[in-house]
Amino acid sequence: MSDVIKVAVIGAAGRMGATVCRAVTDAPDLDLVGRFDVGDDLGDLGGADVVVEFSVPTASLANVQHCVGRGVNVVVGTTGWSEDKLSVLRDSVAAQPGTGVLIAPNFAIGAILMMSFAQQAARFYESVEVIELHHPNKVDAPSGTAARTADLIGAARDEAGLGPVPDATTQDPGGARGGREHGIPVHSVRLRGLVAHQEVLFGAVGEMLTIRHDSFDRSSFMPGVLAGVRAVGDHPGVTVGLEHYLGLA
Ligand SMILES: NC(=O)C1=CN([C@@H]2O[C@H](COP(=O)(O)OP(=O)(O)OC[C@H]3O[C@@H](n4cnc5c(N)ncnc54)[C@H](OP(=O)(O)O)[C@@H]3O)[C@@H](O)[C@H]2O)C=CC1
Ligand SMILES: O=C(O)C1=N[C@H](C(=O)O)C[C@H](O)C1
Repeated sequence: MSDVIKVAVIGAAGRMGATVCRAVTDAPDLDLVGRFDVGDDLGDLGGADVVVEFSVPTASLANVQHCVGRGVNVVVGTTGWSEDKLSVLRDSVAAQPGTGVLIAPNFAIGAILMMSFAQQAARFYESVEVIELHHPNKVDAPSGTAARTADLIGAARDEAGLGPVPDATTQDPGGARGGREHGIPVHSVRLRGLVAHQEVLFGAVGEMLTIRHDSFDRSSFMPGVLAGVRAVGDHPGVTVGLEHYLGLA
């Protein structure tokens, strides 16, 4: 029994939190020792070795800092991690050497590969747009995955010396051209029936490349979450992106 990892979940009553609780309960090497949601006293986190955090962007930093302050490793799926928030978190983690925090914009293996492929393709195409499509109960737009994808593409374009994407639009009173992340147009669709989907469209003269990923069910995120839980103790400090645990970055 000494190899069993004790896990607590914050945001346990939510769509992702409830799915994680089931996945942890079903895993023979993991023991679910705590379920916390809004209004609960996090206290000693039920004695957890690792906390999984899927709450809301406005609450995540404080929740993660509570864990880090107690030297407990954290696997974070909640979105909204701006550079400012990451910087605050890095300072907190530096004060607790040996503690690991993994922040993953998306735990689905196909989504991680999609971002990696898009990063690879970016330097070859003059045009690129990101379209993310999600269930209508999602509170944030664009998705964390879309923001991360656009950042990776934007950085690859900068490195390759590509200029802005070509776009002659001068009239767009309703915002039909979408938002911009790192200079990359990003469009957010919210539609009943969807879970989590994204297309990255690359265009060059006479050709187009489409990279698409679909999560049809939240079970698609669980292998990545559990891989994070098992590995976070071996990765002290703050890591952004599960790809760093999978040898993909
Ligand atoms: N990284 C990934 O692979 C994935 C990330 N996500 C992200 O995970 C987050 C959660 O998504 P989802 O499960 O769909 O959302 P839900 O709204 O279903 O779940 C969030 C839960 O957190 C609770 N909550 C609110 N405030 C707090 C707080 N201060 N402390 C603890 N719990 C709190 C909510 O309670 P209440 O409803 O009462 O406010 C709710 O039960 C989002 O940011 C989403 O984008 C989602 C899927 C995959
Ligand atoms: O809210 C969701 O559902 C999801 N959130 C994450 C995001 O914003 O990228 C990951 C996935 O897309 C599902």
